Amino acid sequence: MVAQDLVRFADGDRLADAVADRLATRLAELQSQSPTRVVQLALTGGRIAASIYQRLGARPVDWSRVELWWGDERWVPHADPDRNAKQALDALGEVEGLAPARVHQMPASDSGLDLDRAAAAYAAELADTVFDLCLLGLGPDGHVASIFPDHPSLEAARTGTVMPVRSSPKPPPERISLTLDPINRSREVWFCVSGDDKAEALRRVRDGDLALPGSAVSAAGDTLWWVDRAAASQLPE
Ligand SMILES: O=C1O[C@H](COP(=O)(O)O)[C@@H](O)[C@H](O)[C@H]1O
Repeated sequence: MVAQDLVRFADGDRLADAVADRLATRLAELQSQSPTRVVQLALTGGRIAASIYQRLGARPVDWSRVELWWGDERWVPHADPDRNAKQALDALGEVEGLAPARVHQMPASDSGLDLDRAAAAYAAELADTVFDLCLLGLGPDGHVASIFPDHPSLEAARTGTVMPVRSSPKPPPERISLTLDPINRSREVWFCVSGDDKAEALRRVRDGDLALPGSAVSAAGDTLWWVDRAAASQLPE
């Protein structure tokens, strides 16, 4: 059975603590399926995600059997503090056992590739990988990854696996994003949503408002929502 579940927390800190705990447990559960099981984990950018990663880095996780991917990336140089991969890896810290070859960052703007080739290169790297778990944030406008409402990225996200994004309404204007296909093929999607600026978007997505990209997301298995009280303020009790 496919579950749509929402769990509320008092605030972002409690949400980040709980999701880091739950994530560490889930990674271990999946790894326990076989001695060679490697978990495919897609990371999101965003503020609450960084708090979760910081806590996750301090939890006991067998990082030698985790493969990291990203849902989207800002088209900036590799050392730019705005880069989602840099924020995530800095927040995780020096975790033991995580092999560089298992860290699949999207190309950076100083990679030597242009934006189109960078997206195509990531699509080739991703190939037919299925994420065991895909973490997503939700923007105040209802965007997920770099799929934005009232923007060509929403239509473009209906084909292919990885796409270049231009004229993003949120800076920086150029980005790379997964499309809906690899997100929705994920065995589990976990939305992590914190803050009152997300309240309207969260209500509309939960109501199924198709104008918002978040409403187009539905995992092959469970789609779970981890939200704080401020983000949930427009949801029924
Ligand atoms: O720019 C982005 O923003 C969204 C939401 O971030 P938040 O700080 O408002 O939670 C994030 O999900 C996405 O990965 C990122 O590129």
